[in-house]
Amino acid sequence: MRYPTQPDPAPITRHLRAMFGSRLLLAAVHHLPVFDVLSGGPLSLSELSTRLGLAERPAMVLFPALCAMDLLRYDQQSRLAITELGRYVTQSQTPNLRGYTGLEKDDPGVVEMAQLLRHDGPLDAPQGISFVKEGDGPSPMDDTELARKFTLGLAGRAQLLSPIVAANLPKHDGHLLDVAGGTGFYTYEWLLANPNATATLFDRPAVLAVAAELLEQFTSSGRPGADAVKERVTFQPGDMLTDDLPQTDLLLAASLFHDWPTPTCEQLAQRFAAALRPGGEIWVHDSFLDDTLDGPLAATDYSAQLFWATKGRCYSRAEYQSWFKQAGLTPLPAAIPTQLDYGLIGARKG
Ligand SMILES: C[S@@+](CC[C@H](N)C(=O)[O-])C[C@H]1O[C@@H](n2cnc3c(N)ncnc32)[C@H](O)[C@@H]1O
Repeated sequence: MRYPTQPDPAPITRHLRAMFGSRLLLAAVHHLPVFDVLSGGPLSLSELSTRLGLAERPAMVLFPALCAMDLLRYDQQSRLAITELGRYVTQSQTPNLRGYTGLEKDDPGVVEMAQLLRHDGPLDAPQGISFVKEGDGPSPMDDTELARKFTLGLAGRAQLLSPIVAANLPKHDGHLLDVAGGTGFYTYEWLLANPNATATLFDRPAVLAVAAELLEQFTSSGRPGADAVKERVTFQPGDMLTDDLPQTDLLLAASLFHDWPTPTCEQLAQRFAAALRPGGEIWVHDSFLDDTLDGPLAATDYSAQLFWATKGRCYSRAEYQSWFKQAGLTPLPAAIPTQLDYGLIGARKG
């Protein structure tokens, strides 16, 4: 079931994220240099990454994006090859567009993207990385002002998507654990749709302070049943990487895994599986790469944005399913689109 009444504002987020895709394109053509190396012939993803000095994460951001732009493709031996379109950014084709695209190659965003790709992230991040709290290092999510800025920055997106997510998550009289729940809107909307259920909103303390204000607004909105939501929510401050998580029937991971590198995602999948009661389900709300790792463009642009700002990227459904299987869960067949190029996938315990 989709929430039928609102148009999908995805064109806005697509244009927003296209900026990061443009930076990838220009970094690949003028700084790395992907097209010069591949002019010698197709290479496997690992050979190409080695030749360019790219770690796994930047490779898994850049190559799917260049495929989605139709500049690269996988050949029958699963090697990356330049497409007919891609020839227009090689030196050997005359005429080509290298001079023209090169007019933008010194743009600060392009230069920074090339550095981030080479180093798999910033060389140093004195305030920490947005949306990430890991270990004892500084995190903007533990700074009162920055946590407010980042959390409120996601509020409109969460307000827009949460009724659709709530309508598509299972109905239940039990408990929902919204890990790294941010504003809490996904929890509040799900509780409104499930009047006998309870929920825990788990996040950093400075984030939960903002979520509590938003809950006040939500419960006093005058919507039928909204005032009764408050007594059914528990705020639990903590670190999802290290602290015990409460046992739950449903666990929501909304825009969560995409902030983290693969080994951390595997570790989180294990921790979340352990928090599920028998028969319990984890639901991921996120934007997914195709399992063929060559698109879609909306997800590869978003992956570039996440690569720029966090420790993560977009992952394919197959990547999620492999983490969940390793954690003893059974992936559910449904993949439910919501809006803004997001969707829901789930896995069950037992
Ligand atoms: C991208 S936001 C997603 C928020 C919300 N789920 C949504 O979709 O709007 C990621 C959230 O993860 C939280 N977070 C990051 N590291 C965390 C940690 N170690 N423990 C708990 N929460 C953490 C951040 O504070 C932030 O609220």
